[in-house]
Amino acid sequence: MDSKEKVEVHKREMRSFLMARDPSIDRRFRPRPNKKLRLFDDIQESEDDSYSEYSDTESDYTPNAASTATSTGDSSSTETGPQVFLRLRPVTDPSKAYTVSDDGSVLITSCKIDSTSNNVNRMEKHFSFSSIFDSCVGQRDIYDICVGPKILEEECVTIMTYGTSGSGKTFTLLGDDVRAGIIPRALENVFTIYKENLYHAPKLKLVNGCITFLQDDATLNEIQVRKKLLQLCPDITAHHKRLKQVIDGDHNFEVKASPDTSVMVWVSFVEIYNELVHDLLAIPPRQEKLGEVPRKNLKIVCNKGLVFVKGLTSVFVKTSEEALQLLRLGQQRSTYASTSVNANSSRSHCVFTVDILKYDRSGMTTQSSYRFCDLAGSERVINTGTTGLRLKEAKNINTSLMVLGRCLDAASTSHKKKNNDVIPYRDSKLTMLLQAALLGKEKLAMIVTVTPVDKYYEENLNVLNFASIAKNIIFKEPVIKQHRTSFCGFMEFSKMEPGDEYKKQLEEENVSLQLEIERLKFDHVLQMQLLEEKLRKELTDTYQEIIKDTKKQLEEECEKKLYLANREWEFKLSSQKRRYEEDIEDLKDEIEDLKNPPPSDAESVEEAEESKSSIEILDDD
Ligand SMILES: Nc1ncnc2c1ncn2[C@@H]1O[C@H](COP(=O)(O)OP(=O)(O)OP(=O)(O)O)[C@@H](O)[C@H]1O
Repeated sequence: MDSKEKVEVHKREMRSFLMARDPSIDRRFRPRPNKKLRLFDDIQESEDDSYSEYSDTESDYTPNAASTATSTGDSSSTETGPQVFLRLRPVTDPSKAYTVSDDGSVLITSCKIDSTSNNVNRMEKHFSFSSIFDSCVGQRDIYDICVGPKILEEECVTIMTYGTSGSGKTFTLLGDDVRAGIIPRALENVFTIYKENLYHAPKLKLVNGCITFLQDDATLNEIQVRKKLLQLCPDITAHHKRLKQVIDGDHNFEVKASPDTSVMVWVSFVEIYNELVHDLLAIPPRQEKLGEVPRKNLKIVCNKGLVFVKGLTSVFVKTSEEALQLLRLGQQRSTYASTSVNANSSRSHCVFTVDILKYDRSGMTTQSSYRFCDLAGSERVINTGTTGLRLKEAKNINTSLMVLGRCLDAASTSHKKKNNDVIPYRDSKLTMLLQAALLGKEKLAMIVTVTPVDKYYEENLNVLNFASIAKNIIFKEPVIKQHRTSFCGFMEFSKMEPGDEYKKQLEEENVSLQLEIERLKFDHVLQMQLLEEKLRKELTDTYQEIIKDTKKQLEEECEKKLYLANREWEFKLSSQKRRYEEDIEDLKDEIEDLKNPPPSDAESVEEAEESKSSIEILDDD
């Protein structure tokens, strides 16, 4: 770019309310306010005559051919904004539209094909990066440059991969069986650094964003959660062994022994799918059915500047293998689908967090968090012919990425306004979750992945513009979260010598005994339940028998009573009948008497005389 072009750039850079700023222009070429006298500007510029026009503030850049990884080798003290790296994916037929500047920090795009929709896109553009990795650069160099120094700095940092679908975001973070990605390397690095200081029990935990000392029952609960989840994880012993060999061969991580510090490592894994927040490490209610994990929508809460996902499972891990196992478990549960661009495309944004909590004997607790964010790929739904559920997913992905872009754009100007309210991080779940990094409270590093083929030229331009905005952000100094604690529980905790093997053994024994008690309690309750069930059955059977007998007896008694009552009634009936018959007879006699009345008195004397004489006759005989 010659001086004439520079003038043009200045002209183009006039800010307007109607035209958005072209983010591909390096911020050094933008008009600066002249109000404040910048004492060292002149000196720097005069010292640095050989400095590339396209490179940015990272001065000790190693001029290098584009075929190797080029690093600024800078430290956080020289950079106040996010670090933005570019990774070009290996392809069989790379486009000629992309070239890397000689010093390896600027990507020059110029479209010689007719596929672009407007003239602006056909113009030559320059995008500067902290480092550019071309397709030959392997996972080791990417880790060493982008992540390794941050792990050593022990700060809170968000590392995100951004790019079009299929450009290698997930590959950069996770890698494959032999080419370990950033996360497995970071885990190995973390567990090597703190090897001597790892505390064996979960005594400190981040609860609602605050470091909290756990009481014994809470510790036991955490041990059980960890046990349950690790049982659900796939067995990766062989895979981990292989990866470890590769990583150990690639790096020489150093142990950082500090005798007065105890370190606890926790991991969590969250997914944002269609603007819903899911816990990828939730314990399923029925362990045997892994596929049926309820997908609760969790809330992102911001309390006094601390951002956390309410109810998210955080798991205490003792080794890198355990952390990797949990990562694999979460991956199995996250949403993938086959699209026209990528056979195994992430349909959601996933954030894997490693929290390192340190306790110093002086009573100081410190937190360093590494958030690895695998953003879903931006997609051109019109070109890819996406429909149905995939279309809904793609729209949500594109919307949240657009909000992320707006937040970065706002962040790039907010330092001038000293007002964080202008950053619209509340507009999407992703930006809400990453707000600490977007507001400059934590460090931010972005690895932009690009598939350098003609087909994706316009999509790549969008990605590069986005990266360019991020590159121009200037943040205040990052904050290390640490505070003194006044919990008396820490006093006991602090008495423990990390090197005191005997105490450690006793502690472990104590924990295992308490676990045994828990197990026995559980068995006891189970046995009591079985016994109760048995007793209930026996009682039911006995009572049913009794009821049956009583019923039979009552029926017999009833029959008997009925029979007797019948007999009585029959008897009563017949005696009544007899009485009535006698009455009838009497009445008949009476009627007869009435019909034939008895003779008068004279007649009756006569008759009596007659009967007397007849009797006398009889007597003579
Ligand atoms: N640098 C690389 N070297 C070798 N293979 C790569 C590289 N980058 C990507 N790939 C391969 O390309 C394919 C797609 O990569 P990956 O799944 O990481 O894409 P992505 O950007 O995460 O896509 P999406 O957004 O759709 O999930 C994978 O098979 C991966 O192995």
